[in-house]
Amino acid sequence: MMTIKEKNKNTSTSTGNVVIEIKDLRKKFDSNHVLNGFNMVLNEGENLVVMGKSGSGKSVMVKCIVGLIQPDSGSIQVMGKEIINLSREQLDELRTEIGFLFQGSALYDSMTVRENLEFPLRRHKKKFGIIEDTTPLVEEALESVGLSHTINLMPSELSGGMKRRVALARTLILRPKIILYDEPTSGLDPITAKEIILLMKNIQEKYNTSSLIITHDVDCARVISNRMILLVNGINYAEGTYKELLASGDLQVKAFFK
Ligand SMILES: Nc1ncnc2c1ncn2[C@@H]1O[C@H](COP(=O)(O)OP(=O)(O)OP(=O)(O)O)[C@@H](O)[C@H]1O
Repeated sequence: MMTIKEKNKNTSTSTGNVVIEIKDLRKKFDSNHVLNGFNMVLNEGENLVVMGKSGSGKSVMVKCIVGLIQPDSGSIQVMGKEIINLSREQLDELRTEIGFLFQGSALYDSMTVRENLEFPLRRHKKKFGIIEDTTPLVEEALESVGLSHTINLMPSELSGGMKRRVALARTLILRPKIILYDEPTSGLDPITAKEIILLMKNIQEKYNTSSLIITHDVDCARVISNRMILLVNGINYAEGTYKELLASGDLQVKAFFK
């Protein structure tokens, strides 16, 4: 196998089902060309890490996937559906299959942990119907992140790492098939960051979710990724496993591991 996949080709290491496929994605803001033909495949059950320098367009790419930003051109298929063609209602329905853990995925400060977790269930009644007793779902989601005892606490009573885990539980309660993580360890101390990374790994194993993880954190990429894509100059510049990329002689690739 090549150390680095041929640049800017849509490639993947697994033969599993594809859950997200991005082809030739382009997006500019005035003269700022952010994405210049980005390609990506996320396979079922894999942890794909996308790394790129600050301002390289990682968040723009994720926002295009969930329909928050309209790309200029290209195709984004999520579980076989072309995002760009979906109506608002269809997009909302598809979003119940996608969990997000964004940098600012804050909890509602005025609600208890339980109420925070119940919120998405109420919002997506269509998927779940009216649930008489949400307790078992809330308890299971909290148990998955090791925080059963916090059910009646307020967010202000939790540490930063605990808040991040509750936010993850709130995502899990919708039983997403795909989880998008945008900088899941940012702002956390190294030990707490490690706990979150291991938790993400456990969750992937328990629920067989497919995860797209945007991170600057090389350690996070090493522990969690099955495969990585380096986003440089708006394209998928290099792809491979952590080990393959680490061994690369390409200067732009080496720069990520310094
Ligand atoms: N809504 C917007 N309007 C104009 N420019 C934008 C908008 N959103 C993003 N950009 C620009 O697109 C570029 C990429 O931004 P993006 O947030 O995707 O970077 P990033 O790779 O996620 O960076 P970081 O790692 O710092 O979060 C930046 O130059 C940013 O200023």
